[in-house]
Amino acid sequence: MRILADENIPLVEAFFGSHGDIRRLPGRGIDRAALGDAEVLLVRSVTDVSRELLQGSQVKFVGTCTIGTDHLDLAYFAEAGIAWSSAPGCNARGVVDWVLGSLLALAEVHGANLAERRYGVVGAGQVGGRLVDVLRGLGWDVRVCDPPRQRAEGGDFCELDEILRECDVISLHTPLTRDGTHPTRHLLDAGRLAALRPGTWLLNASRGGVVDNTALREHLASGAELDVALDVWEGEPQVDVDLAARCRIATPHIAGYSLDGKLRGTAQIYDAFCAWRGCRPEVVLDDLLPAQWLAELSLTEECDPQWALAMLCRAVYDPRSDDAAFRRSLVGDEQARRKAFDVLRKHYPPRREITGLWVDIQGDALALERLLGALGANRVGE
Ligand SMILES: NC(=O)C1=CN([C@@H]2O[C@H](COP(=O)(O)OP(=O)(O)OC[C@H]3O[C@@H](n4cnc5c(N)ncnc54)[C@H](O)[C@@H]3O)[C@@H](O)[C@H]2O)C=CC1
Ligand SMILES: O=C(O)C(=O)[C@H](O)COP(=O)(O)O
Repeated sequence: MRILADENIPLVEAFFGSHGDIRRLPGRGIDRAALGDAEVLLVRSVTDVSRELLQGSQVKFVGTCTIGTDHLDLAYFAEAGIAWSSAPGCNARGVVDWVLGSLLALAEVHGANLAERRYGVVGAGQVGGRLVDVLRGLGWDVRVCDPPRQRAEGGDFCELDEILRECDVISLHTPLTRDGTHPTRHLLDAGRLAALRPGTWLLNASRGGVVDNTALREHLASGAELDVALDVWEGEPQVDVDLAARCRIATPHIAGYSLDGKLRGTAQIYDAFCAWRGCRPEVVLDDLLPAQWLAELSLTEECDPQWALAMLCRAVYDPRSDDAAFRRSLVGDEQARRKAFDVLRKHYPPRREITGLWVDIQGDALALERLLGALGANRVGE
Protein backbone atom coordinates (compact mmCIF):
# COMPACT_ATOMS: atom_id res chain seq x y z
CA MET A 1 0.00 0.00 0.00
CA ARG A 2 1.37 3.40 -0.94
CA ILE A 3 0.95 6.11 1.67
CA LEU A 4 1.60 9.80 1.07
CA ALA A 5 1.85 11.92 4.21
CA ASP A 6 2.43 15.57 5.04
CA GLU A 7 6.01 15.90 6.33
CA ASN A 8 4.71 17.68 9.45
CA ILE A 9 2.67 14.76 10.77
CA PRO A 10 4.68 13.21 13.61
CA LEU A 11 5.21 9.46 14.03
CA VAL A 12 3.72 8.40 10.69
CA GLU A 13 6.47 5.80 10.29
CA ALA A 14 5.89 4.44 13.82
CA PHE A 15 2.15 4.07 13.30
CA PHE A 16 1.83 3.25 9.59
CA GLY A 17 5.26 1.74 8.82
CA SER A 18 4.08 -1.86 8.73
CA HIS A 19 1.19 -1.01 6.38
CA GLY A 20 3.03 0.20 3.32
CA ASP A 21 5.59 2.48 1.70
CA ILE A 22 5.49 5.96 3.12
CA ARG A 23 6.37 9.06 1.14
CA ARG A 24 6.56 12.49 2.81
CA LEU A 25 5.94 15.89 1.23
CA PRO A 26 5.28 19.44 2.39
CA GLY A 27 1.49 19.74 2.81
CA ARG A 28 1.18 22.74 0.52
CA GLY A 29 3.08 20.84 -2.19
CA ILE A 30 0.64 17.94 -2.46
CA ASP A 31 -0.90 18.29 -5.91
CA ARG A 32 -2.22 15.80 -8.47
CA ALA A 33 1.25 15.02 -9.81
CA ALA A 34 2.72 14.56 -6.34
CA LEU A 35 -0.10 12.20 -5.41
CA GLY A 36 1.17 9.64 -7.94
CA ASP A 37 -0.31 6.23 -7.19
CA ALA A 38 -0.86 6.80 -3.46
CA GLU A 39 -3.84 4.93 -2.00
CA VAL A 40 -3.70 6.53 1.41
CA LEU A 41 -3.36 10.28 1.88
CA LEU A 42 -2.53 11.70 5.31
CA VAL A 43 -2.78 15.48 5.57
CA ARG A 44 -2.90 18.47 7.87
CA SER A 45 -5.08 21.55 7.46
CA VAL A 46 -2.89 23.17 4.78
CA THR A 47 -3.72 20.66 2.03
CA ASP A 48 -6.87 21.38 0.10
CA VAL A 49 -8.18 17.86 -0.53
CA SER A 50 -10.56 18.66 -3.34
CA ARG A 51 -12.24 16.92 -6.24
CA GLU A 52 -9.53 18.37 -8.50
CA LEU A 53 -6.82 16.74 -6.37
CA LEU A 54 -8.43 13.32 -6.05
CA GLN A 55 -10.40 12.73 -9.25
CA GLY A 56 -8.80 9.91 -11.22
CA SER A 57 -6.32 9.12 -8.43
CA GLN A 58 -5.89 5.83 -6.54
CA VAL A 59 -6.69 7.40 -3.17
CA LYS A 60 -9.13 5.30 -1.13
CA PHE A 61 -8.55 6.67 2.36
CA VAL A 62 -7.89 10.24 3.51
CA GLY A 63 -6.86 10.96 7.09
CA THR A 64 -6.46 14.47 8.45
CA CYS A 65 -4.66 14.84 11.80
CA THR A 66 -6.79 17.85 12.61
CA ILE A 67 -10.06 18.71 14.24
CA GLY A 68 -11.11 21.01 11.41
CA THR A 69 -12.39 19.52 8.15
CA ASP A 70 -12.97 22.69 6.11
CA HIS A 71 -10.03 21.70 3.82
CA LEU A 72 -11.74 18.43 2.81
CA ASP A 73 -14.32 18.10 0.04
CA LEU A 74 -16.49 15.66 1.99
CA ALA A 75 -19.28 15.73 -0.60
CA TYR A 76 -16.83 14.49 -3.21
CA PHE A 77 -15.47 11.81 -0.84
CA ALA A 78 -19.04 10.50 -0.43
CA GLU A 79 -19.67 10.60 -4.18
CA ALA A 80 -16.39 8.83 -4.96
CA GLY A 81 -16.63 6.30 -2.09
CA ILE A 82 -13.43 7.57 -0.46
CA ALA A 83 -13.16 6.67 3.22
CA TRP A 84 -11.90 9.40 5.51
CA SER A 85 -11.23 10.37 9.07
CA SER A 86 -10.39 13.50 11.01
CA ALA A 87 -9.14 13.55 14.59
CA PRO A 88 -11.97 15.03 16.66
CA GLY A 89 -10.83 16.66 19.86
CA CYS A 90 -7.18 15.64 19.38
CA ASN A 91 -5.72 19.07 20.15
CA ALA A 92 -8.72 20.70 21.85
CA ARG A 93 -6.91 20.95 25.17
CA GLY A 94 -4.02 22.80 23.56
CA VAL A 95 -6.47 25.44 22.33
CA VAL A 96 -7.95 25.77 25.82
CA ASP A 97 -4.42 26.29 27.19
CA TRP A 98 -3.87 29.00 24.53
CA VAL A 99 -7.10 30.75 25.60
CA LEU A 100 -6.11 30.60 29.27
CA GLY A 101 -2.64 31.97 28.51
CA SER A 102 -4.11 34.75 26.37
CA LEU A 103 -6.59 35.70 29.09
CA LEU A 104 -3.78 35.90 31.63
CA ALA A 105 -1.75 38.10 29.28
CA LEU A 106 -4.72 40.43 28.68
CA ALA A 107 -5.49 40.59 32.40
CA GLU A 108 -1.90 41.58 33.08
CA VAL A 109 -2.02 44.40 30.51
CA HIS A 110 -5.22 45.82 31.97
CA GLY A 111 -4.71 44.98 35.63
CA ALA A 112 -8.03 43.13 35.34
CA ASN A 113 -9.41 40.44 37.60
CA LEU A 114 -10.41 37.51 35.38
CA ALA A 115 -12.97 36.34 37.93
CA GLU A 116 -14.91 39.59 37.51
CA ARG A 117 -15.40 39.34 33.75
CA ARG A 118 -18.31 37.75 31.90
CA TYR A 119 -17.33 35.18 29.28
CA GLY A 120 -19.11 34.34 26.03
CA VAL A 121 -18.09 31.10 24.31
CA VAL A 122 -19.33 30.83 20.72
CA GLY A 123 -19.34 27.20 19.57
CA ALA A 124 -19.35 24.64 22.38
CA GLY A 125 -18.05 21.46 20.76
CA GLN A 126 -14.74 19.71 21.45
CA VAL A 127 -12.81 22.92 22.11
CA GLY A 128 -15.52 25.32 23.30
CA GLY A 129 -17.14 22.65 25.49
CA ARG A 130 -13.85 21.99 27.30
CA LEU A 131 -13.28 25.72 27.68
CA VAL A 132 -16.74 26.23 29.20
CA ASP A 133 -16.03 23.46 31.73
CA VAL A 134 -12.73 25.05 32.73
CA LEU A 135 -14.11 28.59 33.04
CA ARG A 136 -17.18 27.45 34.98
CA GLY A 137 -15.00 25.22 37.13
CA LEU A 138 -13.05 28.34 38.08
CA GLY A 139 -16.36 29.81 39.21
CA TRP A 140 -16.51 32.39 36.41
CA ASP A 141 -19.67 33.68 34.71
CA VAL A 142 -19.96 32.02 31.28
CA ARG A 143 -22.62 32.34 28.55
CA VAL A 144 -22.67 29.91 25.65
CA CYS A 145 -23.89 30.36 22.07
CA ASP A 146 -24.28 27.23 19.95
CA PRO A 147 -27.44 27.28 17.79
CA PRO A 148 -26.96 23.76 16.35
CA ARG A 149 -26.64 22.31 19.85
CA GLN A 150 -29.46 24.49 21.10
CA ARG A 151 -31.73 23.12 18.39
CA ALA A 152 -30.69 19.52 19.06
CA GLU A 153 -30.61 19.60 22.86
CA GLY A 154 -32.52 22.64 24.08
CA GLY A 155 -31.05 23.90 27.34
CA ASP A 156 -29.25 26.95 28.53
CA PHE A 157 -27.83 28.64 25.41
CA CYS A 158 -27.78 32.33 24.39
CA GLU A 159 -28.19 34.11 21.08
CA LEU A 160 -25.01 35.51 19.55
CA ASP A 161 -26.26 39.08 19.76
CA GLU A 162 -26.90 38.67 23.48
CA ILE A 163 -23.32 37.45 23.92
CA LEU A 164 -21.97 40.42 21.95
CA ARG A 165 -24.04 42.84 24.03
CA GLU A 166 -23.40 41.38 27.44
CA CYS A 167 -20.03 39.67 27.61
CA ASP A 168 -16.63 41.21 28.37
CA VAL A 169 -14.71 38.34 26.80
CA ILE A 170 -15.76 36.51 23.63
CA SER A 171 -13.98 33.37 22.46
CA LEU A 172 -14.84 31.84 19.08
CA HIS A 173 -14.79 28.05 18.62
CA THR A 174 -17.01 27.27 15.64
CA PRO A 175 -16.05 25.42 12.48
CA LEU A 176 -15.73 27.52 9.32
CA THR A 177 -18.91 26.91 7.29
CA ARG A 178 -20.34 28.73 4.30
CA ASP A 179 -23.73 27.03 3.95
CA GLY A 180 -26.39 25.47 6.11
CA THR A 181 -28.66 27.00 8.71
CA HIS A 182 -25.90 28.59 10.79
CA PRO A 183 -22.99 29.51 8.50
CA THR A 184 -20.00 30.93 10.34
CA ARG A 185 -18.00 32.67 7.61
CA HIS A 186 -17.74 36.30 8.74
CA LEU A 187 -19.89 35.50 11.76
CA LEU A 188 -18.26 38.57 13.22
CA ASP A 189 -18.67 41.14 10.48
CA ALA A 190 -18.52 44.94 10.64
CA GLY A 191 -22.03 45.18 12.13
CA ARG A 192 -21.40 42.68 14.89
CA LEU A 193 -17.98 44.14 15.69
CA ALA A 194 -19.67 47.52 16.12
CA ALA A 195 -22.11 45.91 18.58
CA LEU A 196 -19.36 44.82 20.99
CA ARG A 197 -19.21 46.54 24.37
CA PRO A 198 -16.32 48.99 24.73
CA GLY A 199 -13.50 47.19 26.54
CA THR A 200 -14.37 43.74 25.13
CA TRP A 201 -11.67 41.13 24.64
CA LEU A 202 -12.16 39.08 21.46
CA LEU A 203 -10.29 35.79 20.97
CA ASN A 204 -10.30 33.71 17.80
CA ALA A 205 -8.56 30.33 17.63
CA SER A 206 -11.13 28.70 15.33
CA ARG A 207 -10.62 29.60 11.66
CA GLY A 208 -9.54 33.00 10.35
CA GLY A 209 -12.60 33.50 8.16
CA VAL A 210 -15.01 33.33 11.10
CA VAL A 211 -14.07 36.99 11.64
CA ASP A 212 -14.06 39.46 8.74
CA ASN A 213 -10.40 40.40 9.04
CA THR A 214 -10.69 43.57 6.95
CA ALA A 215 -13.63 44.78 9.02
CA LEU A 216 -11.72 43.95 12.21
CA ARG A 217 -8.64 45.88 11.07
CA GLU A 218 -10.78 48.88 10.13
CA HIS A 219 -12.68 48.68 13.41
CA LEU A 220 -9.44 48.67 15.42
CA ALA A 221 -7.95 51.41 13.23
CA SER A 222 -10.99 53.58 13.94
CA GLY A 223 -10.00 53.55 17.62
CA ALA A 224 -12.47 50.94 18.89
CA GLU A 225 -11.96 49.96 22.51
CA LEU A 226 -11.37 46.31 21.77
CA ASP A 227 -8.52 43.94 22.67
CA VAL A 228 -7.95 41.12 20.21
CA ALA A 229 -6.11 37.81 20.43
CA LEU A 230 -5.87 36.01 17.07
CA ASP A 231 -4.34 32.64 16.35
CA VAL A 232 -5.98 32.21 12.95
CA TRP A 233 -6.00 34.52 9.93
CA GLU A 234 -8.18 34.90 6.89
CA GLY A 235 -6.08 33.77 3.93
CA GLU A 236 -3.21 32.31 5.99
CA PRO A 237 -0.31 31.76 5.51
CA GLN A 238 -0.79 35.31 4.26
CA VAL A 239 -1.37 37.56 7.24
CA ASP A 240 -2.69 41.13 7.38
CA VAL A 241 0.36 42.71 9.00
CA ASP A 242 -1.50 45.85 10.00
CA LEU A 243 -4.18 43.75 11.72
CA ALA A 244 -1.54 41.67 13.52
CA ALA A 245 0.12 44.87 14.76
CA ARG A 246 -3.22 45.97 16.24
CA CYS A 247 -3.75 42.67 18.13
CA ARG A 248 -2.64 42.19 21.74
CA ILE A 249 -1.84 38.55 21.02
CA ALA A 250 -1.00 37.34 17.52
CA THR A 251 0.14 33.76 16.89
CA PRO A 252 0.60 31.68 13.70
CA HIS A 253 -2.20 29.09 14.03
CA ILE A 254 -0.49 27.13 16.78
CA ALA A 255 -3.15 27.25 19.51
CA GLY A 256 -3.67 23.51 19.26
CA TYR A 257 0.01 22.66 18.80
CA SER A 258 0.66 20.76 22.01
CA LEU A 259 2.90 17.75 21.49
CA ASP A 260 0.22 15.57 23.08
CA GLY A 261 -2.41 16.96 20.67
CA LYS A 262 -0.27 16.40 17.60
CA LEU A 263 0.58 12.82 18.54
CA ARG A 264 -3.06 12.13 19.42
CA GLY A 265 -3.97 13.37 15.93
CA THR A 266 -1.71 10.75 14.31
CA ALA A 267 -2.97 8.03 16.66
CA GLN A 268 -6.60 8.83 15.89
CA ILE A 269 -6.23 8.61 12.12
CA TYR A 270 -4.18 5.43 12.55
CA ASP A 271 -7.04 3.87 14.53
CA ALA A 272 -9.52 5.00 11.86
CA PHE A 273 -7.26 3.62 9.12
CA CYS A 274 -7.06 0.24 10.91
CA ALA A 275 -10.85 0.17 11.27
CA TRP A 276 -11.17 0.90 7.54
CA ARG A 277 -8.70 -1.89 6.68
CA GLY A 278 -10.32 -4.26 9.13
CA CYS A 279 -7.16 -4.88 11.12
CA ARG A 280 -6.33 -4.52 14.81
CA PRO A 281 -4.31 -1.43 15.78
CA GLU A 282 -0.93 -2.63 16.98
CA VAL A 283 0.67 0.69 17.89
CA VAL A 284 -0.50 2.46 21.02
CA LEU A 285 0.03 6.17 21.66
CA ASP A 286 0.84 5.69 25.36
CA ASP A 287 3.94 3.71 24.36
CA LEU A 288 5.21 6.61 22.24
CA LEU A 289 4.25 9.70 24.23
CA PRO A 290 7.29 11.03 26.10
CA ALA A 291 7.04 11.45 29.88
CA GLN A 292 6.10 14.92 31.14
CA TRP A 293 9.27 16.95 31.50
CA LEU A 294 7.85 19.14 34.26
CA ALA A 295 7.36 16.16 36.52
CA GLU A 296 5.76 17.75 39.57
CA LEU A 297 5.07 21.06 41.32
CA SER A 298 4.51 21.64 44.98
CA LEU A 299 2.26 24.34 46.50
CA THR A 300 1.67 25.17 50.15
CA GLU A 301 -1.75 26.03 51.55
CA GLU A 302 -0.73 29.69 51.99
CA CYS A 303 -0.50 30.05 48.21
CA ASP A 304 -2.90 32.60 46.67
CA PRO A 305 -5.16 30.74 44.16
CA GLN A 306 -5.04 33.65 41.65
CA TRP A 307 -1.26 33.53 41.67
CA ALA A 308 -1.40 29.72 41.40
CA LEU A 309 -3.71 29.94 38.38
CA ALA A 310 -1.24 32.10 36.45
CA MET A 311 1.77 30.12 37.60
CA LEU A 312 0.32 26.70 36.70
CA CYS A 313 -0.91 27.82 33.28
CA ARG A 314 2.34 29.56 32.43
CA ALA A 315 4.46 26.70 33.72
CA VAL A 316 3.00 24.68 30.87
CA TYR A 317 2.41 27.30 28.19
CA ASP A 318 2.55 31.08 27.75
CA PRO A 319 1.40 32.25 24.29
CA ARG A 320 3.42 35.45 24.65
CA SER A 321 6.51 33.58 23.47
CA ASP A 322 4.67 32.52 20.29
CA ASP A 323 3.36 36.07 19.92
CA ALA A 324 6.90 37.46 20.11
CA ALA A 325 8.28 34.95 17.59
CA PHE A 326 5.41 35.66 15.21
CA ARG A 327 5.89 39.43 15.39
CA ARG A 328 9.60 38.98 14.66
CA SER A 329 8.63 37.04 11.55
CA LEU A 330 6.34 39.74 10.13
CA VAL A 331 9.09 41.42 8.12
CA GLY A 332 10.21 41.32 4.50
CA ASP A 333 7.96 40.90 1.50
CA GLU A 334 4.77 38.85 1.37
CA GLN A 335 6.52 35.74 0.10
CA ALA A 336 9.05 35.85 2.94
CA ARG A 337 6.29 36.29 5.50
CA ARG A 338 4.24 33.38 4.11
CA LYS A 339 7.33 31.21 4.31
CA ALA A 340 8.06 32.38 7.87
CA PHE A 341 4.49 31.48 8.90
CA ASP A 342 5.06 27.89 7.78
CA VAL A 343 8.56 27.73 9.25
CA LEU A 344 7.31 28.78 12.70
CA ARG A 345 4.72 26.02 12.55
CA LYS A 346 7.08 23.38 11.15
CA HIS A 347 9.69 24.00 13.86
CA TYR A 348 7.27 24.60 16.69
CA PRO A 349 8.90 23.88 20.06
CA PRO A 350 7.33 20.95 21.89
CA ARG A 351 4.83 21.98 24.53
CA ARG A 352 2.69 19.89 26.87
CA GLU A 353 -0.85 20.26 28.23
CA ILE A 354 -2.02 21.35 31.68
CA THR A 355 -3.82 18.06 32.10
CA GLY A 356 -0.43 16.34 32.30
CA LEU A 357 0.68 18.46 35.24
CA TRP A 358 1.03 16.87 38.71
CA VAL A 359 0.76 19.19 41.67
CA ASP A 360 1.45 18.39 45.31
CA ILE A 361 -0.66 20.52 47.66
CA GLN A 362 0.89 20.65 51.10
CA GLY A 363 -1.78 21.13 53.70
CA ASP A 364 -5.51 21.65 53.55
CA ALA A 365 -6.35 24.11 50.77
CA LEU A 366 -9.81 23.73 49.28
CA ALA A 367 -9.40 26.67 46.87
CA LEU A 368 -6.23 25.14 45.42
CA GLU A 369 -7.90 21.75 45.08
CA ARG A 370 -10.78 23.38 43.22
CA LEU A 371 -8.32 25.21 40.98
CA LEU A 372 -6.55 21.98 40.03
CA GLY A 373 -9.90 20.33 39.37
CA ALA A 374 -11.03 23.18 37.13
CA LEU A 375 -7.78 23.24 35.16
CA GLY A 376 -7.78 19.47 34.81
CA ALA A 377 -4.36 19.20 36.46
CA ASN A 378 -3.67 16.22 38.71
CA ARG A 379 -3.20 16.25 42.47
CA VAL A 380 -0.33 14.13 43.76
CA GLY A 381 -1.61 11.39 46.06
CA GLU A 382 -5.09 11.12 44.50
N1 LIG B 1 -6.25 27.18 16.20
C1 LIG B 1 -6.03 25.89 16.27
O1 LIG B 1 -4.91 25.45 16.41
C2 LIG B 1 -7.18 24.95 16.24
C3 LIG B 1 -8.37 25.32 15.69
N2 LIG B 1 -9.43 24.45 15.70
C4 LIG B 1 -10.68 24.93 15.14
O2 LIG B 1 -11.57 25.21 16.22
C5 LIG B 1 -12.91 25.10 15.76
C6 LIG B 1 -13.72 24.31 16.75
O3 LIG B 1 -13.26 23.00 16.82
P1 LIG B 1 -14.07 21.88 17.62
O4 LIG B 1 -14.54 22.41 18.90
O5 LIG B 1 -13.27 20.66 17.62
O6 LIG B 1 -15.28 21.67 16.65
P2 LIG B 1 -16.64 20.93 17.00
O7 LIG B 1 -17.23 20.55 15.70
O8 LIG B 1 -16.43 19.88 18.03
O9 LIG B 1 -17.51 22.08 17.68
C7 LIG B 1 -17.94 23.19 16.99
C8 LIG B 1 -19.20 23.69 17.65
O10 LIG B 1 -19.59 24.89 16.98
C9 LIG B 1 -21.00 24.85 16.89
N3 LIG B 1 -21.46 25.76 15.85
C10 LIG B 1 -21.60 25.54 14.52
N4 LIG B 1 -22.07 26.64 13.92
C11 LIG B 1 -22.22 27.58 14.86
C12 LIG B 1 -22.67 28.93 14.85
N5 LIG B 1 -23.07 29.54 13.73
N6 LIG B 1 -22.67 29.62 16.01
C13 LIG B 1 -22.27 29.03 17.16
N7 LIG B 1 -21.86 27.74 17.23
C14 LIG B 1 -21.84 27.03 16.10
C15 LIG B 1 -21.33 23.40 16.62
O11 LIG B 1 -22.68 23.10 16.93
C16 LIG B 1 -20.36 22.71 17.54
O12 LIG B 1 -20.90 22.44 18.82
C17 LIG B 1 -12.81 24.49 14.36
O13 LIG B 1 -12.86 25.52 13.42
C18 LIG B 1 -11.44 23.89 14.33
O14 LIG B 1 -10.98 23.76 13.06
C19 LIG B 1 -9.35 23.22 16.27
C20 LIG B 1 -8.18 22.81 16.82
C21 LIG B 1 -6.98 23.61 16.79
O1 LIG C 1 -6.94 20.66 14.30
C1 LIG C 1 -7.21 21.71 13.71
O2 LIG C 1 -8.31 21.93 13.19
C2 LIG C 1 -6.20 22.76 13.62
O3 LIG C 1 -6.48 23.90 13.41
C3 LIG C 1 -4.79 22.32 13.75
O4 LIG C 1 -4.19 22.75 14.89
C4 LIG C 1 -4.10 22.83 12.54
O5 LIG C 1 -2.84 22.34 12.42
P1 LIG C 1 -2.22 22.15 10.98
O6 LIG C 1 -2.93 21.01 10.39
O7 LIG C 1 -2.48 23.38 10.19
O8 LIG C 1 -0.79 21.87 11.22
